[in-house]
Amino acid sequence: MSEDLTKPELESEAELAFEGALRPKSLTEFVGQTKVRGQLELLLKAAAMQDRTPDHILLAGPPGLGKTTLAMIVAHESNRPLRMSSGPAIQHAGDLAAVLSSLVPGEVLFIDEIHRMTRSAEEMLYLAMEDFRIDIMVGKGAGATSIPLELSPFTLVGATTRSGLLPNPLRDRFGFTAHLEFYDESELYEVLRRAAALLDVEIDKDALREIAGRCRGTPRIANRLLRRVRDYALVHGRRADITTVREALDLYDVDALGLDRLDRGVLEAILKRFDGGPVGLNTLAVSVGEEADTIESVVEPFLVRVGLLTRTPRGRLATPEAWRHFGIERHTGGLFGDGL
Ligand SMILES: Nc1ncnc2c1ncn2[C@@H]1O[C@H](COP(=O)(O)OP(=O)(O)OP(=O)(O)O)[C@@H](O)[C@H]1O
Ligand SMILES: [Mg+2]
Repeated sequence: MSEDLTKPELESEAELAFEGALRPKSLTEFVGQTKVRGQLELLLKAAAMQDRTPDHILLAGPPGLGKTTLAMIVAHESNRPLRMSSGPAIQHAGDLAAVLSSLVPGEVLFIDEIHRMTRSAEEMLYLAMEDFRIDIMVGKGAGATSIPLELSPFTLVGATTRSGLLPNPLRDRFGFTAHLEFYDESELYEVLRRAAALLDVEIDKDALREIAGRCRGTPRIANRLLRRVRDYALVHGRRADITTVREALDLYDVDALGLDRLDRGVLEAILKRFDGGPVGLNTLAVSVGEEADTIESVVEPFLVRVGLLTRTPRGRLATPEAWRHFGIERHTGGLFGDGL
C-alpha cells in the first residue's frame, strides 16, 4: 500500500492537482537546498543584468526533491515563457527539431528525464545548446543534404534522476549543474508547515515533526503523508495530533524511518538472502524483481543517506544499523561479525 505514496507514476489526477497547488512559485518560497538556491539566484541575476538568456541548467537528484518545481521557478523568476517536454517524448531528432524551431526568443525549455532521449536527438541538442542552431537532414542516401536552421536563443533546463547516464558532451554543455540533496527534518518541517497552511489543515507542531521524520527526506512524500493524515483525522473525527499521525502512518505501512516497501524489500533481500551482503547490484535487482536502475537511483541514495547501506567495490552491504532496524539476528560471522 505504501508504494503509492512514493511512486510518481502511480499519481492520480487528484494527487497531481494537489502537487501543483503546493508547488512553490519563487526561489524565496522554495524551502531548503540553500546552496542550489543561492547559485541559481546568482545565475539568473547575472543574466538579467546583461540582458541575455540564462545559461543552460541541469537539475540532478532523486524523485520528488523539486526538479520540476525549480524548472518552473527559473522561468517564473526570469520572466520567460516555459515549454515542457521530456526525454521519452523525444524519440526522433525530428521531434526535437519541431520543439526547438518553435521556441520563442528567450523561452525556457524544460526537458524532464533528459537521460532518456535518443542518441540522434542528443546530438542535435549539442549544437542547439552551443550555437542555437541545428542541421536538418533533407533527403536520403547520396542525395541527402543538411540545411542549417537558426534558432531563437533559449535556456535549456534538463532534469535527471540519473546524471551518471548522461554522456559527457551533453553534461559539459550545461553552464550549471544543481545536485539536489535529500532534505533534513527541519526543512521538511517547513515544507509541511507551508503545505498545511495552504491546505488549511489544522495540525499540531509535534505531529508535523513526526511526519517530517518519516517522509524519506522528500518533499513530495511529506506532502502526500500530510494528505493521508488529514484524511485519517477527517474520517475518524479526530484532531490531527501526534497519535493520529502515528496511526495513519502505521495504516499506510510507513515505518519509523519512512522506508517504503521497495526500500524494505531491498534491505530484507540483502539481510535474509545474502546474509547482509556484499551483493552485486544486478543480482539484487533480480532478487527483488525491480530494475537495477531504479534501485541505484531511487532506493540506494536514501538507504545510504540514513546509514543502512554501504556501497563497496564488492557490492552492496547492509550496515549493523540495518540489522538492528529489521530486528534480524545474523546467523554466521561475516564482515561485521569478524570485528571489521
Ligand atoms: N523545496 C521545496 N519546498 C516546498 N515544496 C517542495 C520543494 N521541493 C518540492 N516540493 C514539493 O514536492 C512536490 C514534488 O516536487 P517536484 O515535482 O518538483 O519533484 P521532482 O524532483 O521533479 O520529481 P520527479 O523526479 O519525480 O519528477 C512538488 O509538488 C512541491 O510541492
Ligand atoms: Mg519532475
